[in-house]
Order: sequence, then structure tokens, then C-alpha cells
Amino acid sequence: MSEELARCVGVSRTYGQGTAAVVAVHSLDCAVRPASRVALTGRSGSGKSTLVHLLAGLDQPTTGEVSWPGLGGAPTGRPGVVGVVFQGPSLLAPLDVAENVALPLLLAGVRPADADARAGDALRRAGVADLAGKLPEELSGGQAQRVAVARVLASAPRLILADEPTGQLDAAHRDEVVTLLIEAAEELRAGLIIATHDARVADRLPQRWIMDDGRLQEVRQAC
Ligand SMILES: Nc1ncnc2c1ncn2[C@@H]1O[C@H](COP(=O)(O)OP(=O)(O)OP(=O)(O)O)[C@@H](O)[C@H]1O
Repeated sequence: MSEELARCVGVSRTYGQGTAAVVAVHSLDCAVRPASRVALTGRSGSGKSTLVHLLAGLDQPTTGEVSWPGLGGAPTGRPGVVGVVFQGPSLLAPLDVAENVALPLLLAGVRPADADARAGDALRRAGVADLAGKLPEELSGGQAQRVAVARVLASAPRLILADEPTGQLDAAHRDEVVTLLIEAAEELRAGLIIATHDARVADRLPQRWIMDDGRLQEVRQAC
């Protein structure tokens, strides 16, 4: 069995306190490996985004432990280790597309010329090189999401997490974005988790984690 990129042991995450407390994730165990290709499904409010944030190191569990044994520790503050594609527009408005894709690399200390080259390459692979000079406000939803995927590709992460990456896209763009994510995971030998409501997206992935009221209800391995 291959190394575990991320692992949750007895993880719970409670928001709020007292009578207002909401247990978003409840006593959850899971592991993500380089070969993981997981559709994380479940109804709205079942805890999918919370789990994605915990696995990304963007949030901490209330109890239990999230660890990243195969990533050399928590990804927090280490750009390029974990790549996250969010549901909504996540591009910085004042920066053009190329600058948006290069920014995480610059923050990680990559030299500007190298960051520009890697950003250009990622935009080409995502099929949006012609948009390099455009501002986010000039992009369609599908174009913006492909740029967001390019930004993840550019940093060559070992773990790719996508939270409803196709929620605002039509069928053609939805399929393109999912294909891009799967191809990127294969190329980078990265683990991939896509949180989605969309059965057509989930069916593209061989593994299924089903969240139900904060619990990981069923882990189905389709192939
Ligand atoms: N910052 C927060 N403060 C309080 N409650 C929160 C917060 N974030 C999430 N919750 C609650 O935690 C539960 C799980 O939310 P989460 O966003 O993880 O679910 P989800 O499955 O991703 O939902 P959706 O599919 O609608 O995005 C919900 O009841 C939600 O209202």
C-alpha cells in the first residue's frame, strides 16, 4: 500500500458552542494516497467543505488529528504541497490571469522568470494560454475555473482538493474541468479529492466517499 499523503484519525470539527454548536464532521477516519481518486459526495451541509478544509490544513479539528505523513508535515504556509480549487471565483481581481497563476509560485520563493514560465506552461496545459493578459472580471465562469485549475497545476502539488469545482459550469465546461483535474493528478502522481453534488462528476472517479451528517457513511471502491 502506498504512502498516506493525508490522514484523519478520529477527526471532529464543531462550529460554535453550547446550544448553537454544529458538529460538521464527526469522528472521521480516512486516508488519502497518491492513487486516491475520490468523489466526496453527500447532501448540502453534510460536511464536505469542512473535510476539504481540514485535509488542506486550512482548518483545525476540534478533536482528533489530521496529519500529512507523506507530505512531510502540515501543508500550511508551504505553497505547492496541497492545491485547492474552490467553488466560486477565487482569482485576485487586480491581477491578470498570468499574474494570478504565478503569484503562489512567487510567494513560495520561485524566481520571477521561472514563475512566469511555469504559469505559462500551466495555462497552456489548461487550454487557456490566450487568456493570460485578461483580468478575472473579463472571464466566463468556465474560463475562470480553468485558470484556477491552472494555478493549482503550476505549483505541482502532491494532493489536489477541489470543492464543487464545477458547480457553476455548463456540461461541456464541467467535463473539461474534471478531465483537467484527473489528468493533472495522473501527471503529478497526486492524490485527488473532488467534493461534488453532481453525479456526473462523481461517476468520473473510481472511489466514492459519502458524507452523511458529518459522518463518512460509505467508502465505495468502484474499481
Ligand atoms: N464557519 C461556520 N460556522 C458555523 N457553521 C458552519 C460553518 N461552516 C460550516 N458550518 C456548518 O457545518 C455544516 C457542514 O457544512 P459544510 O459546508 O462542510 O457542508 P457541505 O457538505 O460542504 O455543504 P454544501 O454542499 O452546501 O457546500 C453545516 O451545517 C454548516 O451550516
